[in-house]
Order: sequence, then C-alpha cells, then structure tokens
Amino acid sequence: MSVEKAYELAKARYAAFGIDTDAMIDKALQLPISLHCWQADDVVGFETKPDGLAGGGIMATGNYPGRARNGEEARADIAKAMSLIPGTQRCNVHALYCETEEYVDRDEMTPAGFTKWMDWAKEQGIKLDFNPSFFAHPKSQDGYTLSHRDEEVRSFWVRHGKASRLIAEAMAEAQGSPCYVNWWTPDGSKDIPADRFGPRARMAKSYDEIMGDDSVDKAKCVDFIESKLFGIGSEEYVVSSGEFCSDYAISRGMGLCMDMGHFHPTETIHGKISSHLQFMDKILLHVSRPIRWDSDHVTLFNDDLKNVFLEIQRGNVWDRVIIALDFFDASINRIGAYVTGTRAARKGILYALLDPTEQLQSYEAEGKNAQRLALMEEFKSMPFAAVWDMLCEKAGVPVGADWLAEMEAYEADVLSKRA
Ligand SMILES: C[C@H](O)[C@H](O)[C@@H](O)C(=O)CO
Ligand SMILES: [Mn+2]
Repeated sequence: MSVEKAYELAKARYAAFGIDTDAMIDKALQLPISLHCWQADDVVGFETKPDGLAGGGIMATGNYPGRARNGEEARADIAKAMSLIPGTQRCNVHALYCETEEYVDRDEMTPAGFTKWMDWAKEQGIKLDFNPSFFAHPKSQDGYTLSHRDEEVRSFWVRHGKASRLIAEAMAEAQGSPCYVNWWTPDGSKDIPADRFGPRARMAKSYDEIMGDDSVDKAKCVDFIESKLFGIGSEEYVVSSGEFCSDYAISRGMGLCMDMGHFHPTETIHGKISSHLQFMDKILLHVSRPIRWDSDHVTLFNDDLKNVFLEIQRGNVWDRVIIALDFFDASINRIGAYVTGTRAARKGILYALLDPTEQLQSYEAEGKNAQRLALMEEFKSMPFAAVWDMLCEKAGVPVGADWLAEMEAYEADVLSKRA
C-alpha cells in the first residue's frame, strides 16, 4: 500500500478522536532537536593539543571504522545524517571541538575557535548550542574541576566557564536566537569520600562566579546544569548530583538538564518534568538510553522515550522543554547511530502529539479511570506508523528503512576511505 493510502486510513482513525494528524505532523516537524556533535568522532574533539586525553566519567567504546578525524569530516558526517532525518535540527557543539591553528587552552578559548562551526551552521540553516568541556584535559585527570580543592585548578576551570558563556553569546548573536548551554562536570570520587560537603561548596562557588558575569546576556546564553548519579571512576560520589543541580538551578533561576541515562538503572525521568517545571522556566533534556552502567546508548523508540514526550504533551509544555540528544556508540556506523537515534526522538515527539490528551484528561476529571486506562492502551495500537511515514515523506527524507541504502553508499564512498 502506498504511503498516501495508508495515511488516509490512519488519518480517519485519529480524526475519530478529534486528532488532526496533518496539524500534528507540522508541529512535530517544527520542534527542534539538537544533535550532539560528539557522536561523529567518539567524543575525542579537535583541539590541537599534543595528546588526546579521555576520561571524565564517560567513554565511547568500539572501533568501527570511519570516525571523523577533524572538523570538516565531522560537519560533513553530521550534514549527511541530518539529510536523512526529518524535522528542525540544531547542532550541539562541545568546547573541545574548538578549531585553531595553534593550541588554545580551555581558559583562553574565544568565539574565533568556533568560526567554522558558525559558518557551517549558517550554510545549513541551523542553530547551534554549546557545552563547556570539563573533561579530557590534564587539569581534570584527578576527577575534579570546578570543585577542585586546588585554587589554581578551580580558577582555571572557572575561566573556562566564563569563556564558554562568551562563545555561546557569540553563537547566539550569529544566529539571531538563543544558544542553549549545558553545564556538565565529571567531578566525583570512585570510592567513599571523607568530605562530600567541601567539593559541593566549591562547585556552587565556582558556578556563582561564572554565572555572576553580568556582561553576558542571559537572553542569548541560556544556561542549564546537568546532573548525574555516577560515572566511570565516580561510582560513589558525583558532586553535581540530582539534588545539587536541581537545588542550584532553582535557587539561581537557572535551568536544569536531565539526561535520561543519569539516574538509578530503573529510575525514569518522565515523572520529574511536572515537578521541575513548577519552579523553573525551562528544562533541557539529554535524550539518551541507559543500559546498566552506560548512560549513552543510541536512543530508541521505547517506552521511556514515549513517556517523556507524552508527559510534555499532557502538560502542554513543548515551549518549555529543550530537546537535545546525548549518545555515542563507536561500535557501529556513526551515521547510522545519529539517524536511528534522532529519528527515534522525532518519532517519540509525533507519537506524543497524537495522544488523545483532552479525552484522557476529561475522563480523569470525571473519575472515569477505567476509560482513561483503556484509551491509553488502545492508542498503543493505533496506526501510528502510517502517520510517521507521511511525516518523513512530507519532510523529503527516506521513508522507513530506505535511508540505510544512503548510509551504506556514504560508508563506501567516504567513511571507508578514512584510515
Ligand atoms: C559529552 C557530554 O557533555 C556528556 O555526555 C554529558 O552530557 C554527559 O551526559 C556525561 O555523562
Ligand atoms: Mn548528557
């Protein structure tokens, strides 16, 4: 059956519940998803530093051929992936993707190191987001940055933070709209610390120093702080824990970033959205998929993902939740990782927009909870796939698994030629 025919049947099924699939496809295409630049090169970065340093509680595993080795390759790969993904996209750049002739240390970075990203974003017609990088650096190797007990190290990272906000502000000016900045620090301890208070006090002090720079326009540089439960090498104690970040964000009028992989293995984030948004203007999501101790598997269209977007739909807070991705898999074709994960996130958005929210909420108000439960269940077998296929067709991207042929051709023509 053609995409059009299947869609007409599906459209009628949804219309019976008062849901306008055409309008929801348009809305789903407009909502931006920020693609993280770091899937392209396994979080290595392009600083012209002498040695690549990993660490910082995150690790990309695998050695599938074709990793982007420089900015040109990464941007080409991301553009290729974007061409196979429907809807509005942004690109999320980390500070370690700075490109300069001579090495520029993190505390001396300026917008000039990101000119190539800004020019490319303009060409692509997309906006950029930004992240300071508090890892993969000689001054982060003992596991502490903004909460470091050594004042010299702590102030180095504070300077990096301040420099990052200026870079984000320049990006916002170049694109004529806000740049969303995510603050993630790996600080923490593998084993039981004797002092949990000191690092947290220093972390808060450092953020206060960074965010206290009033010369930065908060309408351009919009900051979010990301929490984490544990990382590799920080299993027992993470300074920027869930409580620390949400308390800090609320007390300073800042946003919180929730990464779907940064909680206890069976803990999900959808139930937290309605709490945080009582007290914060906006939250940022790192859409990811945790498996056991890894927080960054490629996003899939699973229940956790659906529940996050359903919650946004049911609270009607699409304008208060910034959607970014955070996964990195070095064991598969990286274009495939981007496309699978981002299409899954876009699917989740469409799926939620097709929810019979009004009807469900009326049932609830009337105490008809059996009806509420039954309708939720029935909607799981609505002809969603036909609407999704139409969304892809409208967006001019391959329908179904057709994009795999393009991924394979790009692998044969481009990726396989990289040493
Ligand atoms: C590279 C990212 O900033 C990083 O993945 C961070 O967002 C995170 O989630 C660390 O676990
Ligand atoms: Mn994250």
